[in-house]
Amino acid sequence: MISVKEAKNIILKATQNFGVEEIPFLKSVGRILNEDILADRDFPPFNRVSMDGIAIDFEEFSSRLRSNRQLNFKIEGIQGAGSEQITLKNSENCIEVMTGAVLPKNANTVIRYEDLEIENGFAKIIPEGICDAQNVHPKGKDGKVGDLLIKQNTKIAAAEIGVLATVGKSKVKVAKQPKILIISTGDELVGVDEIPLEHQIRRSNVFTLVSLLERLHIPSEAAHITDDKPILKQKIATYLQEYDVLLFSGAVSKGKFDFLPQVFDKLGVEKLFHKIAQRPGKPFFYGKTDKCNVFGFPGNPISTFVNCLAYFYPWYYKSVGVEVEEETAILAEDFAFKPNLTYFLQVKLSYKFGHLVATPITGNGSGDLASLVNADAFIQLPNDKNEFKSGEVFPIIRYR
Ligand SMILES: Nc1nc2c(c(=O)[nH]1)N[C@H]1C(S)=C(S)[C@@H](COP(=O)(O)OP(=O)(O)OC[C@H]3O[C@@H](n4cnc5c(N)ncnc54)[C@H](O)[C@@H]3O)O[C@H]1N2
Ligand code: MOO
Ligand SMILES: [Mg+2]
Repeated sequence: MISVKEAKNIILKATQNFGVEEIPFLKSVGRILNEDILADRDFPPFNRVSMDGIAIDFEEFSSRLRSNRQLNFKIEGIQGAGSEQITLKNSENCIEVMTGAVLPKNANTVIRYEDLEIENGFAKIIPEGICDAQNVHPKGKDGKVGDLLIKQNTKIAAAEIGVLATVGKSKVKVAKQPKILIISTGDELVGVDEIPLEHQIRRSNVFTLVSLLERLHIPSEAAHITDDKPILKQKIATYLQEYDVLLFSGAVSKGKFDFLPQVFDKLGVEKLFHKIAQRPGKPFFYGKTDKCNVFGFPGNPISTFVNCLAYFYPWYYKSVGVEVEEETAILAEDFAFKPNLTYFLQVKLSYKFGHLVATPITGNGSGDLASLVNADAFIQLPNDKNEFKSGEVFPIIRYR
């Protein structure tokens, strides 16, 4: 049996690049960018008027102010957003300008309508607090053409979509997603729409796995195989050829019908480990062939759930080039756990005085899938201690 740390190292060494694809930018939310996004022009691309009002030559305004002359400026024209730049022909005049317009040539300062009185084609400036170059957002102030706006390997979200649109990237290169099949095993499992007999239960792990993959924007397919060795062998042989990743739930422990480890062995899946010193999720199997990565999650629902988060997620993120920072939280209550195993304890997260705090949620072991609903995360308690004190800080894995 290996430690959680060793298991994670093995998994992170076995990551795989699935290549790159180009997709419409609006379909890219949640995907991992596979190119740098550069500014295709200056930001803003022209001296942008940032208030509705008039544009003037500040020099003219301040010389009139100094010599106590009237501050009436004849309106020469109008410059709206989206029209070509016009020119202030006479510096004694002004041009009406709208937010988003190009600042007219020969003008350098914008006075808001609120600071004007307009009458008979003249704008009279109320002189309080007017400064040179005010209300102009200068060309290139936010970024220059060629500047790096979004780094490769960024996870695309709404903020990135706006930038992609602005620079005209209607198609964007992203890391290709692995092709994944989720397989449940077990004679006791029936479909969601079926009424289980006394000795049966409905399949649930496949659907939690589908949803955990959806969080990563990975589409997946699902299959079910009964505890029948020849059928398992025949079907898995095909799946190993067709998919990049197989996520199994169940049939990896010590039971008479836990056939998967033997079947994997027969089919040439190289075992990288089987069993981790942790609870829940101890009998986890991980192996691979040249083409396919095989995650054999233990069947108890919380075991499948936590192992997907603790091992498949980091494997995926590393495979597509994303660095994920470890998150920690403060344990809110004393907690004791005797076995010499890393314990993934379910916790409810909250903030206390600005610090993230984790309150233990006690369920009834790894079969108690309903208890997942009452928690937000797992806190990872190390195996080198039995007593964990309120106020101590440990890594967490969130699922909300
Ligand atoms: N003698 C031992 N028995 C067990 C050990 C052990 O070390 N020695 N380990 C226990 C631990 S820990 C776990 S976890 C389970 C793992 O079992 P398997 O991976 O072999 O899974 P199954 O036997 O197929 O099922 C276990 C449990 O989970 C339910 N299950 C399975 N698949 C689904 C699904 N898709 N949806 C909902 N529920 C599912 C299944 O009905 C069983 O109740 O083994 C312990 N035993
Ligand atoms: O690892 Mo098992 O998940 O403790 O029930
Ligand atoms: Mg079993």
